[in-house]
Amino acid sequence: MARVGGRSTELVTFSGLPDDGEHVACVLPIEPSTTPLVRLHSECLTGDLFGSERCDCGPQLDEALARMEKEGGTVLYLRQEGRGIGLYNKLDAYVLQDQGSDTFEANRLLGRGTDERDYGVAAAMLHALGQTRIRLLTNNPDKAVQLREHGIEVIEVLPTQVYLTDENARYLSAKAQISGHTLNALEEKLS
Ligand SMILES: Nc1nc2c(ncn2[C@@H]2O[C@H](COP(=O)(O)OP(=O)(O)OP(=O)(O)O)[C@@H](O)[C@H]2O)c(=O)[nH]1
Ligand SMILES: [Zn+2]
Repeated sequence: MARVGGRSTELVTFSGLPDDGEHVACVLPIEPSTTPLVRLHSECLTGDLFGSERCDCGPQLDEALARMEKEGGTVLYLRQEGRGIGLYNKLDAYVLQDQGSDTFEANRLLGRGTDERDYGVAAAMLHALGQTRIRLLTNNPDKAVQLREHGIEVIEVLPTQVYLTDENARYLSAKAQISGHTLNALEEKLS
């Protein structure tokens, strides 16, 4: 059991997932005949737990859970730390970023992909939950593309808010410019 705001909720575990990861789903009941709102949240220990302002993960998770508390929905908490390269590599990438690299270049300098996440595992979780027609909360176009490739009908993509801090401005700009994240409000906030 877990608590999402004022609601208690069950955490769902899975066996036999394609990558054998210990991913979990937090499922809050929705009104019958509505389409579930789903958030794929990639683990970020530094942002989710320790409040790092280098990224926007913590506030995005809070936003998703607050929405689910009100209207129901599902958060898939995916153990894909550091866009799939792991925590220690992400911390090494931060050192390179402090020396001038952007968030994607830093991964390449470590000999890793810019984003190694495969959302096939998220699609498998949604199939197991019987949630194959969804509304998706994300700014990352790759998530909708990959889910659709794996048989999930994404009928709507809803953006999260933009959480700009002094520390994450370069990181957010790189996401908008290089990986095509829909951060339309970012330029307004930066100007
Ligand atoms: N390699 C690397 N990973 C990072 C960095 N900053 C955050 N992450 C990881 O990136 C993941 C979150 O990815 P984001 O690109 O911020 O967001 P997203 O999940 O792709 O897209 P949204 O759905 O719009 O939030 C988490 O696993 C974080 O640990 C970084 O500088 N380098
Ligand atoms: Zn983060």
